[in-house]
Amino acid sequence: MATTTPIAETRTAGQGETPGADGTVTAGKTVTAAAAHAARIEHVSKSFAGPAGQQLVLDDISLDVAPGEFVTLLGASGCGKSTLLNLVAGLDRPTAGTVTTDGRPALMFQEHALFPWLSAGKNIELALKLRGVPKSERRGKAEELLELVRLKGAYGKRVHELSGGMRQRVAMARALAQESQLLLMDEPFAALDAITRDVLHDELTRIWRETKLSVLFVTHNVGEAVRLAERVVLLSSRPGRVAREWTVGIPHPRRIEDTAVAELSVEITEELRGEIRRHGQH
Ligand SMILES: Nc1ncnc2c1ncn2[C@@H]1O[C@H](COP(=O)(O)OP(=O)(O)OP(=O)(O)O)[C@@H](O)[C@H]1O
Repeated sequence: MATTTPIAETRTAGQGETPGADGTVTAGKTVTAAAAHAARIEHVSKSFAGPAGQQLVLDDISLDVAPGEFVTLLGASGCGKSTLLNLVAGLDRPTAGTVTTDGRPALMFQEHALFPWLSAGKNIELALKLRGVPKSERRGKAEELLELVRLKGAYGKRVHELSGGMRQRVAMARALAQESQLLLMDEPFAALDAITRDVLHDELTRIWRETKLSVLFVTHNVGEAVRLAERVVLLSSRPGRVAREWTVGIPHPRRIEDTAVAELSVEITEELRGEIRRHGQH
C-alpha cells in the first residue's frame, strides 16, 4: 500500500518571485511515497555583476538528483560548480530558472568550519540543537554519529587535537546530524593528502550506502568523481552548461587504479581537456 508522507519542499525563488526572509519560497506539499527528486534544477542561469557588466556564469542548466543518487559535478576551475551548488543550497538565487530540493540540504565544504572552541562532540550537538533535538538526546546521538564516521571516543577532543582527515570526519558527522535527504559537498577532501582522501572516499561510499542519502558532490578531480559517483556530470566553462554526463556502472568497492575506473577517468579527462581547449580555464 502506498504511504503518504508530508514533506517540505523548498524552492529557491527565481527572478520575479518574492522569496521569504531566508531567501526561499517554501511550499508545504503532500506527496505519495518518497519525493520524486532530491534536487531538481530547471533551466537555471546565473549572472554576476562584473567590471564589464553582467557576467553569465551558468547558462540554462537542467539537472535532477534522484533520491539516494550520488552525482558528481565536474568541471574546470571557474566553470561555476560552486555557484551551482550554492544555488541548490539556497545560499544564492538563480537569475533565471528554479531550484527545488526535498527539504533543506546539508552542506560540507573543503574547510571543515568547525568551531575551534568546542569539542568534536559539541560541534555535532550544536547541529542537533539547531534541528530541535531535545538536550537529553543530543549526547547519545552525537556519539552515534561519531561512531558512524569511525571516530568513536573522539567526543571530547578539541579541533586542534584532530588531524585534517579527522576534522573532515567530524564535519561529515555534523552534516549528517541535520538528517537532510540531500548532502551537498564542495570539494570536501581537496585539502587532504592522497592516502587520507582515499580512506575518506571509502568512508563516504559506505555512509552513503548505509544512509541512502542523495549526494551532489563538486570536484575538479576526475578520479575522485569516478571513484564515488553513480553519475558524473561535466560542466563546460564560459558559461557553465551541462556538457556531458556519464552513468558509472562500476560496482563498489572501487579503486582509482581499477581498470574500469582508470579507463572511464581517461575518457572523462579527455573530454575535460577538450572543454578547457575550447573555452579556456578561469
Ligand atoms: N559572488 C560572486 N560575484 C561575482 N562573481 C562570482 C561570484 N561567485 C562566483 N563568481 C564568478 O563565477 C565564476 C564561477 O565561480 P565558481 O566558484 O562557481 O567556479 P568553480 O567551478 O567552483 O571553480 P573552482 O573549481 O576553482 O572552485 C568565476 O568566474 C567567479 O569569479
